[in-house]
Amino acid sequence: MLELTNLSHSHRLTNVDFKVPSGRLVGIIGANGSGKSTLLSILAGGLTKASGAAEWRGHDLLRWSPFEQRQQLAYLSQSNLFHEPIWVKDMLRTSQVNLVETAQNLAAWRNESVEEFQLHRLMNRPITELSGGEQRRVMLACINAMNRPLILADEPTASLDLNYQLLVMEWLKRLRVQGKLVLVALHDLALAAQYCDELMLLHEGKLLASGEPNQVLTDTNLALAYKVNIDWICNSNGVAMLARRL
Ligand SMILES: Nc1ncnc2c1ncn2[C@@H]1O[C@H](COP(=O)(O)OP(=O)(O)OP(=O)(O)O)[C@@H](O)[C@H]1O
Repeated sequence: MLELTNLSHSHRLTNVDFKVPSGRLVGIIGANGSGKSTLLSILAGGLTKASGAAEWRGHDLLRWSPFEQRQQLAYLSQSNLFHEPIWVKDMLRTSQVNLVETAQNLAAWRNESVEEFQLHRLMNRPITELSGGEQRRVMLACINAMNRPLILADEPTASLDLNYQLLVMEWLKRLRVQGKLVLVALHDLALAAQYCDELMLLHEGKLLASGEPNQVLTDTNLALAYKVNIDWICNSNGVAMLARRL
């Protein structure tokens, strides 16, 4: 169970209350600047001075040690910023540093990650010489190679083509079937509606609505949060949307 109580940070996030058990895929949605990255960054220990409480399986997320955090959580940040020409195969190994696991498990998770994100041809190349989407796939593979119970992913589908966007959403769905808790910030509301079990809709740093997608993606909420009106198109292949600015 992840439990957030009155979670706040300066002007960026205000009194967020939310509770969710493991084995769920939770989409964090909201307009630019609404607080999605701030929320994930606080939970990942990247932003100090948050107030309120955030508890995960008895761990205090606002105060846990880097080692404790390492064993529980894998965090994908919003941006790909690489300055050093590190080889992709070394990035995968580095992502697993300090995990208390057998060498056999770590190797198996690396191999599985290479398969999942189709990195075979990229393994012996420096990360700085890959395209934006290829870099994103490497970062996602690193998250997978850590195999932690709590996954925080900030816009994992950004810069990916359509095929890989779907691959990522299907991968996240599988992680939650394995019993992990996945929190994912998304801009694509059709993907959020189609894949997420629950949504948190942030507006100006506050939690405007949370619950199942059809409870959250109402005309009223979307008009307030995004200043748009959306027509939804749903069939057995998935969900699409036609948005119009108000
Ligand atoms: N380093 C920072 N220092 C101060 N304020 C910041 C900083 N980074 C972001 N903010 C502010 O915090 C608020 C929330 O930003 P945040 O990045 O969490 O939004 P977001 O929902 O992730 O937006 P986006 O969709 O554009 O990525 C915004 O008002 C933003 O201007």
